[in-house]
Order: sequence, then structure tokens, then C-alpha cells
Amino acid sequence: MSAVRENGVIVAIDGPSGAGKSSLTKLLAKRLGYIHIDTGAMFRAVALSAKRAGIASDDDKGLAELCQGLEISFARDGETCRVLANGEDVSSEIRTEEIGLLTSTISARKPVRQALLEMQRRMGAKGGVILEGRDIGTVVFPDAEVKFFLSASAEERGRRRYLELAARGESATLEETIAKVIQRDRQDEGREHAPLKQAEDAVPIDSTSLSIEQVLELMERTVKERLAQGGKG
Ligand SMILES: Nc1ncnc2c1ncn2[C@@H]1O[C@H](COP(=O)(O)OP(=O)(O)O)[C@@H](O)[C@H]1O
Ligand SMILES: Nc1ccn([C@H]2C[C@H](O)[C@@H](COP(=O)(O)OP(=O)(O)O)O2)c(=O)n1
Repeated sequence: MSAVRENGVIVAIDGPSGAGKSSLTKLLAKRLGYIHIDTGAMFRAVALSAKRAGIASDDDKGLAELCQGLEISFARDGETCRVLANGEDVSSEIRTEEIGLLTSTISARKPVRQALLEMQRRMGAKGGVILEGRDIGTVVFPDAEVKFFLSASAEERGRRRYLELAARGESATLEETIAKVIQRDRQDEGREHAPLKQAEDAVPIDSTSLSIEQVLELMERTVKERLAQGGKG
């Protein structure tokens, strides 16, 4: 069993785009009274800042300097959690598909991963946190007490993302959205540094035919069983 952490255990939820990570992390964090850490939003904030500064996605020196001067924080207000970059609320700007694709490219660069790895470990070290991302259970917190790998078919994830974009008024066809999901999967899985992959000790959940509620019940039951076992199970 890992050493007991000050505020509770660390829960990792990794998986590809559109699997339901953000939705489930928020709901599970509320059920458990834990803090939700959206690591994807952190990478998106770096990508937005790089775009604004005109830093190329392969300019490792420029990206390293950018990350050194970038403070990424979360402002929590009840149900909402705003993402701040050097104090500026970038919650909306980081959510466009353009930034999502740029983020997938920039997040493959080693200086960006190293900088955010250090931030994420500082944020979660005391436990009582749920971190969602691509490499939480494999790189950021390999000793996390509970790890999930949440996935769904590319078609279902594309459909979910399509509905989400349509609700935001972004005009993309279902076929285009599925293709972009598959493109991001390939980039996230195929990169050299901290690729998207299931940790050996992660609980796999395929949400293709499950509702958000069904996934939440499964996750909550698993976490409570691990807590009852004293952390590692
Ligand atoms: N099991 C599910 N069934 C149906 N829709 C889902 C499910 N999980 C998530 N969604 C929806 O899919 C979209 C993407 O979910 P999100 O949590 O943002 O995924 P991720 O963080 O993995 O990209 C959201 O609109 C969300 O409400
Ligand atoms: N821990 C993480 C989180 C996100 N990323 C990268 C890979 C993703 O394509 C982008 C955007 O992540 P985000 O979770 O916001 O994207 P989705 O909501 O899953 O579509 O960032 C990463 O490399 N490592």
C-alpha cells in the first residue's frame, strides 16, 4: 500500500478525446469531495499562449521559455472552474478545435511535457485529487492509488464531440469531426514523449454504450472499494 497522503488518494483518469474524461472527473470529484485537475486545459493554455506569441510548435527553446514564464491556475467557483493563464481567463479560447489540434502537436514537445509534469505533480502530491489526461497513470502519478483508462469507439467519440461543437455553433460535419478525433488519437498515441496508453494497473472502461451515470457509478464503486482496502488494491 502506498504511503497515506495528507488529503486522500490520487485518482487518474486517462483516455482519448471525447471518452468522457472531463465529464466524469468533475462528477466523481464532486461525489468524493476531491479536487478536479484538467491537465488537458493546462496543455491547451500553453498552446494558446504559444499561438499568441508566434512561437512555432517545434521551437523547443521558445516553448521552454514560454512555459517558464507561464502561470497556469484554476479559479473554482462552485460548479464552475475557470482556467487562467497569467491571471487571464482563457477558459473559452482554449476549447476551440483549432487549439485542440495545435495542443496535440505542442504537447508532444519534451520541454512542454517536463514543465507541466512538474506543475501537475505539485498540484496533486497531497492527494484528494482526480487528474484527467493522457499520461497521468503512466508518467505523472504512476503510484496513483486508483487509475482508470476511459475509452469509447472513435465513431461514438466523434459523435459526442460533433454534438458538443454544434451546441457551440461551430460548423463541422460528423465525418470531419470523427476524422479529427482519429487524427488526434494517432498523434497522442504515436508521440515519443508520454504517449497516450493504458497503464498496466488501470481499470479499463469502454463507455461506447454506457451513459455518463453508468460510468460514474462504476468509477465511484471502484474508488470506494480501493479506499476500503487502504489505497492500493
Ligand atoms: N458515456 C457518455 N455517453 C454519452 N455522452 C457522453 C458520455 N461521456 C461523455 N459524453 C459527452 O461527450 C462530450 C465529450 O465529453 P468530455 O467529458 O469532454 O470527454 P473528454 O474529456 O474525454 O474529451 C460531452 O458533451 C459529454 O457530455
Ligand atoms: N495529460 C495530457 C492532457 C492532454 N494532452 C494533450 C493531448 C490532447 O490532444 C490535448 C488536449 O487534451 P484535452 O484533454 O483537453 O482534449 P480532449 O478534451 O480529450 O479532446 O492535450 C496531453 O498530451 N497530456
